[in-house]
Amino acid sequence: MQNGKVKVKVPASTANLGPGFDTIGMAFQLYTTITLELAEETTIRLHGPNLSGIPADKSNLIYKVATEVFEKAGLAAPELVVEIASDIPLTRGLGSSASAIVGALVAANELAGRPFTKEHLYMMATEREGHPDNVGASLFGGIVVALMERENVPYVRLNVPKHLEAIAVIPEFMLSTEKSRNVLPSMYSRQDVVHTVSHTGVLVGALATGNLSLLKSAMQDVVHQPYRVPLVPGLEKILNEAHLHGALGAALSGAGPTIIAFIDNRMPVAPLEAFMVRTLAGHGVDCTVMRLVPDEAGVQIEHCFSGVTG
Ligand SMILES: Nc1ncnc2c1ncn2[C@@H]1O[C@H](COP(=O)(O)OP(=O)(O)O)[C@@H](O)[C@H]1O
Ligand SMILES: N[C@@H](CCOP(=O)(O)O)C(=O)O
Repeated sequence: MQNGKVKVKVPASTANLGPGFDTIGMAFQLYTTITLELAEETTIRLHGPNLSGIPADKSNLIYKVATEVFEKAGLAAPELVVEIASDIPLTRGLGSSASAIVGALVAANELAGRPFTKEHLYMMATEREGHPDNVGASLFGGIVVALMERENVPYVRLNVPKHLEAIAVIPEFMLSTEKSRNVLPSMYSRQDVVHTVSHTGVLVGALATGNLSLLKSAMQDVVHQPYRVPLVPGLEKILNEAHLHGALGAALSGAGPTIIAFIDNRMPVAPLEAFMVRTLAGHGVDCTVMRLVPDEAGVQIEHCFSGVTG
């Protein structure tokens, strides 16, 4: 017999930061909130404009992931009242699916009496998402650098350097991660491999030591952004010129279409925002601009009572 209710708040994330493809993620103070309550019959309620088109039946990703936690723990799949609200724009490269997966795993794990550790939940989230970057950031907050092994996801978590924030331009159109991964090659030259290893190494070092002047060089990428340029009008110009308008470095956020530019929060950002918006507008793309402040906490359990009983 089970009863209980759990509410979790999960941050958005940007993945890759240029060359750290499927490796580096960073969390932002933009959240999905999920409440799970054990019930007699499943009901899924979606709140706010960001969730339009998301199924409100048992095919919902959050419901499916939550029930998998119970099943993996050897418990019967429960009926649930699921409440979802989100400030994270959907299918835009800000990790909405990762936040949904992490939220469902953490909330269900609480309801089920915590059968799994946070590290185990990270493994489960990575399996579901297919890569560890966004889910790592949503789970642990800050910056997560991770690699995937068969039964483990070794990672390093870094605090975000002081004063580092981001400006995001979020195009009105959606671009699914699947579509944006399908344009990538399956083989790379040794030159591209060396470029990626060196840039990712320097990028992680720059973030770890707070040496933000290295970001512009270290964020140069040859693994995914060049192939995604045709999917995101204006991307190439922003990547090439954002530094001329005050950016520390710029990247496609995750699989896109959002583009982020890192800034020092003590500097004026209006010229950079205007440049990014103007560039997209020049390609006929309307966008929303957001100032993204890092989240250091990762997923938060806001309210919880009871769990498995009897
Ligand atoms: N809050 C949510 N509830 C249920 N499903 C969600 C939620 N957020 C995202 N998803 C699922 O994830 C998909 C978007 O994932 P993806 O293409 O990887 O883009 P993103 O960059 O936003 O993660 C949505 O189409 C939906 O199926
Ligand atoms: N490393 C992945 C990241 C996808 O992030 P999303 O926020 O677009 O889901 C990739 O670049 O494909």
